[in-house]
Amino acid sequence: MSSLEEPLGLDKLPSMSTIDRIQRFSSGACCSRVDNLGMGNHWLEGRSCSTSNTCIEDYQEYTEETFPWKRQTRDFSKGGDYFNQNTVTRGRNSMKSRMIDDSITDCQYSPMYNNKDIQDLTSKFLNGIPKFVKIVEVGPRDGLQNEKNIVPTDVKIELIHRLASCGLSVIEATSFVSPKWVPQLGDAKDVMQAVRNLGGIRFPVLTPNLKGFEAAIAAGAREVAVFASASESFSKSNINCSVEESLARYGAVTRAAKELSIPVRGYVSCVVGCPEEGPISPSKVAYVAKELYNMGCFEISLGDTIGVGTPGTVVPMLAAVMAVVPKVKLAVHFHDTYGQSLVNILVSLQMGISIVDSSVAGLGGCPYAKGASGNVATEDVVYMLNGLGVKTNIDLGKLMLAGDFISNHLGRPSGSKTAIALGRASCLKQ
Ligand SMILES: CC(C)(COP(=O)([O-])OP(=O)([O-])OC[C@H]1O[C@@H](n2cnc3c(N)ncnc32)[C@H](O)[C@@H]1OP(=O)([O-])[O-])[C@@H](O)C(=O)NCCC(=O)NCCSC(=O)C[C@@](C)(O)CC(=O)[O-]
Repeated sequence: MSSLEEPLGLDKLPSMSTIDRIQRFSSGACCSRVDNLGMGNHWLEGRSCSTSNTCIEDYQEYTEETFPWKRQTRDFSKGGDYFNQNTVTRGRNSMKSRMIDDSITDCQYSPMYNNKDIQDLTSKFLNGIPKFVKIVEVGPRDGLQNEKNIVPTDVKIELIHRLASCGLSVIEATSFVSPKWVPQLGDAKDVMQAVRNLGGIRFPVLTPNLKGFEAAIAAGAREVAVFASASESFSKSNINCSVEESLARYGAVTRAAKELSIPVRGYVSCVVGCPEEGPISPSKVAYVAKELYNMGCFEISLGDTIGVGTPGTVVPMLAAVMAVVPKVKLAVHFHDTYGQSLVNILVSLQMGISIVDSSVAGLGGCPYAKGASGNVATEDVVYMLNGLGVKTNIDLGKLMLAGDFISNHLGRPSGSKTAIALGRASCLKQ
């Protein structure tokens, strides 16, 4: 079913012309909160956060309100690997200072810049970035749903246990979808029952309809996710219904969830490109995101399902969505088909996004998205965030061991460049 070997044609790729569409979009139809569109000044001018959702204080307030059982902040000064100790424990400001100090030391070789110039430039590019980023690990679901050989249930459970020990606060465990459509996750009930009581961690599961929702709750799920698409064609091929039909189904799921006080996450797929339709208009993404938000989804994850986005298409898409959904409620979900994930994440952070989906060892892909490759690797995201001095509470060393574990099982090297570079990628000879 998977078509990883069929790359997209160049004619299907979205381009900067999308910006024209966002300009049309932002002055009209879907902008019920035009006041929130003003992301441009915020991230371009690099102002530090004050009342914005980029602040860790805002994140804490939000999570305390929504998830009172959330994981406590870890104390990294008491352990962890070299990279965590040298990036996370310093905190963002000291990291920034170190970078500035290093640059200043080098300044004698750069007479064109004085210290203030360097500080101004550093602030311009880094100040808009949040101090804390929540990572939503999607490897056990988005990763393993696309494996040709079905991964045994006990390996999935072991993977989730290992991921849980890394400090991740959210791990998407599985999907309660039709086993005829996605046989790789036909053991959803067993996986959910085995991990549901792991303390302090949220395990959302995908539910495409009420049948899936009821099965998930019966298996002990305490959080679910619904997944709509900005592309009509992808909606048909992925969940066998139109976008509007899917929204009606998800309305039923969110109503049922509300009665049980179950939080519902919402996905929008194909946010910049569709394997069948090509470029997707930001206004379509904004429409679906707002519908999901209005029906009660506490968070909306924006998925570049086939990984064709670049900053040239991601920025206008995010701008359109931020005009109708508060950015504190938005997550980004990138696949790395064209190697653009990290740069797309970076511009998303600069625009104030503070929730990133990723997959250990870069596992992933969607069985119904031709040309899609794995998700951005969690190890690579954590490495970049550590380098930026952004907190994640994730132990990179333990994460790489979890990546080794699943890569060894799958019999292939990790999809994480960080894991490979640090010499701890899966070693098939062991
Ligand atoms: C949505 C359906 C179920 C519609 O499938 P359908 O065939 O249209 O459903 P139906 O209502 O006609 O029912 C057909 C059969 O499926 C059963 N059924 C119906 N619902 C369920 C259920 N929940 N669990 C188990 N069984 C179910 C139902 O009981 C019936 O069984 P039968 O009578 O033939 O024995 C199907 O299309 C499906 O399961 N699709 C799964 C698609 C999927 O999982 N895709 C991958 C995830 S999306 C993704 O990866 C993108 C994302 C989220 O990561 C973001 C990004 O990357 O951008």
